[in-house]
Amino acid sequence: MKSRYLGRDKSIHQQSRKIGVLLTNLGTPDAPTSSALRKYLREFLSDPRVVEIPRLLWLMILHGIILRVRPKKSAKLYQSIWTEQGSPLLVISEKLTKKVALKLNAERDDLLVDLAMRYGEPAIAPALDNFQQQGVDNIVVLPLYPQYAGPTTASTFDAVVNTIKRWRWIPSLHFVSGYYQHPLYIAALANSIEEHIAQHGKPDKLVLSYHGMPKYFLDSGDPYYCFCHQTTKLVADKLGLDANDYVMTFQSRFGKAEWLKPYTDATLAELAQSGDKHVAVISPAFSVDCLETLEELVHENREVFIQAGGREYHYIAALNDRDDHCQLITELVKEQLP
Ligand SMILES: C=CC1=C(C)c2cc3[nH]c(cc4nc(cc5[nH]c(cc1n2)c(C)c5CCC(=O)O)C(CCC(=O)O)=C4C)c(C)c3C=C
Ligand SMILES: [Fe+2]
Ligand SMILES: [Fe+2]
Repeated sequence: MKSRYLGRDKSIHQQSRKIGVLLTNLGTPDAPTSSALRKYLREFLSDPRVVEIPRLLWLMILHGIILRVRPKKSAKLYQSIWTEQGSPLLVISEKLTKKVALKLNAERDDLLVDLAMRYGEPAIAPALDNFQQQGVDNIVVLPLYPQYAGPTTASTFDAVVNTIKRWRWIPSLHFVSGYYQHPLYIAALANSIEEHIAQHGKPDKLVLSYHGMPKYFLDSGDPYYCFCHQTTKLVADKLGLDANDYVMTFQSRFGKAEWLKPYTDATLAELAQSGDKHVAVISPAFSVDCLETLEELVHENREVFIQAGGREYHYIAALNDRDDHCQLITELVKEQLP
């Protein structure tokens, strides 16, 4: 009889157990083309964690308008940041995962470390099923989002649970909900800002620009906005900044609803107009560089700032595969290990 639950051979029951460590990120299209973007955006924007508009109405808007217009526009943007190895989000996440795996495997020999994407490839389900087949009975899932948010972190949790609920033998599951206040995270951000200042001088304003979300998420109880404030305050304290040395903003608006404010582009224009001619922009919510930083922050917002009269605009790279970032991610995993 074919079982509805995925099992393993009983020879594995007595074996020494392994621990699976899965790092995850958002995901990215397979190619910078309209058709790849249509597939990716369909999966991403059909997730009820991402868009909470009543289902039927949203599916009509998504399929009737957005998936006809947006893929072509987004494909152009992706083309401007695509590398020979592929999408920066995936390529850099892979580099980070390799370095973290090396560090973890040097300390223990019972760990399997892998990377998966919430949308697109490499997907979460096959990575977890592979752990299951290899006899893993403990799983650590670490979504690479410092600030918990329903559309990102909770959506990852949904995908993990939807996979393992098909298994006959449910493992111990350790899910990292966020690390917006972790001392090693704050230190890594502060290090990268200090290194930037040593090279380019102190800006008139440091702009901490976080990925935004529609304001109704905050009004409905999502803590992301407050965690962004906490990260900002901890970084500012660590660097000894005064209130007028820095500003916190939200970027990447999408759709017609009101998003978290202040908006990054509008703020940059105001700064330039009110005399802050030199800015440095960092985006602490992105663990690795991606479309939203490499296109929006490196190019689009520079244009906004310079057009408004700004003179010097710098983007401070995401933590990517910096050593202090690898150390942080390794430590976050170790904190979960049995
Ligand atoms: C860092 C955390 C993120 C939050 C919070 C988040 C919320 C959120 N995003 C959208 C819509 C889009 N986001 C897109 C790209 C994108 N978003 C994140 C991260 C967060 N999103 C990343 C890392 C990326 C980059 C992916 C890459 O391939 O480089 C996009 C797609 C790009 C485009 O077509 O412009 C959309 C759309 C919503 C609606 C939302 C909150 C509800
Ligand atoms: Fe996003
Ligand atoms: Fe964007």
